[in-house]
Amino acid sequence: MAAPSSAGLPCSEPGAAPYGNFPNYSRFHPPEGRVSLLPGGLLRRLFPAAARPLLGIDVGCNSGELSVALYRHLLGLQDKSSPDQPAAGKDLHLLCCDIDAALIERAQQSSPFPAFISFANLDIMDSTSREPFLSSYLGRFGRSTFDIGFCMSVTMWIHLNHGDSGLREFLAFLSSLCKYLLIEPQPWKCYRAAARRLRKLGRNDFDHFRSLAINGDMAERITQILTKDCAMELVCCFGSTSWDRSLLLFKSNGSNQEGREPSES
Ligand SMILES: C[S@@+](CC[C@H](N)C(=O)[O-])C[C@H]1O[C@@H](n2cnc3c(N)ncnc32)[C@H](O)[C@@H]1O
Repeated sequence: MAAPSSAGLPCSEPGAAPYGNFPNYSRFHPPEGRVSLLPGGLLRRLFPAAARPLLGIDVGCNSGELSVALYRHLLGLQDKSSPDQPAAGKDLHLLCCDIDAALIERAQQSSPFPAFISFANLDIMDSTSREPFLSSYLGRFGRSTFDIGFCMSVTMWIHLNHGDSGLREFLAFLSSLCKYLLIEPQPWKCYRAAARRLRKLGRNDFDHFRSLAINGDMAERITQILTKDCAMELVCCFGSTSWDRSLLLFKSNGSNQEGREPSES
């Protein structure tokens, strides 16, 4: 599960974070800008009579600020100053992973709910380490899939570093792993800005940037892939953040899901 901290590049410059592993990302894109778009009681609506713990995965969690904000928001734990713990009957376990070991270490050190939110250093594109790791986590709960996955501002970095086929593989993997998927794709203009930043630093372009055939309206392109190739349906768009990123919720129709709502087990 070894992952580069930032591929040997200093991280003070945004362009030097080749995976989007910016050390202070939440200062530039505060979690509130995303979580405030999600309706209160969302989990209850998606899982009306959950009789078992809900399991979530946050892919590309950075140093965990958004993961914790999502957790609080979804469980209605609004008051940041109170040392509140999740109430009984609102059982959500969140596995948060990131390719950058240093960011994960920071997240672990500041996790307010270590019994419920786990942080792990994992390259989600590395199938040899992700499969045993995820199976082992899910196995602790007697499960083989997550109820909900979060993929916030990550798709561009997967796409730039792994190309069109990598993005397709990533989306197919997530759709097989999660019943619901909340995804915040970066628009195409962010790709151009990321490539520009890299050039300004005198680095080579991202390997795949110039050859990406999946381009343009990225929210639309990702929706097409998920709905046409990955057996997911678009449930709703929760709107756009002030920095122009849509928050899209998908639901799996796939037979590889555990095939029952949490209330049934
Ligand atoms: C722009 S940040 C988004 C952070 C957080 N999700 C948010 O929206 O506030 C993208 C994150 O994805 C992580 N990332 C990129 N490629 C990854 C991979 N292959 N596996 C796991 N994490 C990855 C980066 O290290 C970075 O922390």
